[in-house]
Amino acid sequence: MTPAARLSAAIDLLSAVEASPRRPADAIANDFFRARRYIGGSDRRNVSERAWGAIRQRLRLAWHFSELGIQTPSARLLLGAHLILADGWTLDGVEQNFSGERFAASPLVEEERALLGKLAGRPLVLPRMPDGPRLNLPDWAMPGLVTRFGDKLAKEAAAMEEAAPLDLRANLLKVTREAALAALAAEGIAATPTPLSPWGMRIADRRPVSATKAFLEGLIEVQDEGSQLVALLTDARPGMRVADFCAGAAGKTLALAATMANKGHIVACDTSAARLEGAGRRLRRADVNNAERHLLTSGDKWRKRNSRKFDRVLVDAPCTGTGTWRRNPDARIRTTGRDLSELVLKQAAILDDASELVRPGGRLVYATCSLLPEEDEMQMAAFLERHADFAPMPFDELWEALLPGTQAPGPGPYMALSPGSHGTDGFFAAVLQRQPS
Ligand SMILES: C[S@@+](CC[C@H](N)C(=O)[O-])C[C@H]1O[C@@H](n2cnc3c(N)ncnc32)[C@H](O)[C@@H]1O
Repeated sequence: MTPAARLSAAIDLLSAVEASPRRPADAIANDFFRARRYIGGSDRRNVSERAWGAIRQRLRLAWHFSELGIQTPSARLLLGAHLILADGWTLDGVEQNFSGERFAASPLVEEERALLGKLAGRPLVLPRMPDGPRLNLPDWAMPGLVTRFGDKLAKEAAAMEEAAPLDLRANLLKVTREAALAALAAEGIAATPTPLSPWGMRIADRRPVSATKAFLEGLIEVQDEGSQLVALLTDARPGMRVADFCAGAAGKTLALAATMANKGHIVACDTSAARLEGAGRRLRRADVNNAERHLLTSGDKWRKRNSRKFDRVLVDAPCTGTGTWRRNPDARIRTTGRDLSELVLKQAAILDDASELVRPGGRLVYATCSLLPEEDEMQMAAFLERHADFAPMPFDELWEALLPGTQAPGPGPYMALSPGSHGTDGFFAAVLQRQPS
């Protein structure tokens, strides 16, 4: 493809993303390229990078256009503005590529030329920008993020803009971490142990691993270190009864089965049949044989039958995912303040349901990949108000027992990991104990 044709395809991809603001951009990109199989590997990478560049900077680009009186800029304008503001292109350079020739985007019309001309020579980030676009954070999340990070917000916001490394977990049911590192090295993949998780391995250059022998044989799983630490904190031991209440595709179930050495019983629950289906495949590949899957439905009697029967109940709740923005930059523009309010209510209802399963003296572990206190500490405070028979466990002691000699992440009784402070995705976890009867 010519450079102009690549740009034109990037505009088409960006248009598709703009047209479905609630759909994850990577799913849209997959469909886009599946329908255009004639776009080869390096063209595809180039087209993706151009479109993702504009998606990552969407909040800042919107601010520049709103200053010019444009509230809904087209994909052509967004991409042109990104070339000028982020990549330092001149207006002439943009015009040469919007040439109207075969496979190129049509020439700029007068209004487009005038708008892009006003942006030429400007930097992407200006001191007079309000905090939201300056830090590349949406307005609805600002109050929570300011509460969480205070004067460290700029540092955390910068970390959220960096590319995340690829973290793996060694499947201790099949292999030690050292042996998993050696298996990866034998396939030409250099990984290093993660700083905190005893099973974690990090690939700095994010080389994909899904086609490696180590992955196909179930020796490794892709899992952010923060997610591994949530599983570690659940402290599921051999012989226990454990419910992974929001198991999804079993990311944490797999790690729990490993800490339990495949002994005892895990019930991986979810309301999504499709996710539990994916969980089945992963459990088989990892040789997990102490886990069953349970689809939660309305009017389900399973919860009542299992009331107070579990030693550990993990609630890895649906959340805004603010802690994963470095991996999913489009989520900043896809999620809204209304989503946050709805999720807070949903999390409370899930916690009420799941807590019924905890036996006296057992533990309820609540986790999110959110950095917002509304979904984390405030959610816990409200739960503890409603359930006087639960109390937070002393977090520092718990941490020291699980990871002796390391610094517990989080000032209070809960784990609070963030990209800027811990190099992980943002994760929150609370370990609550039900009063022994
Ligand atoms: C953060 S994801 C779980 C990720 C998973 N634990 C992992 O580590 O891969 C949240 C999950 O909660 C599920 N969910 C949503 N509403 C639920 C409900 N009312 N009860 C149980 N699970 C629910 C979603 O389908 C989703 O799979």
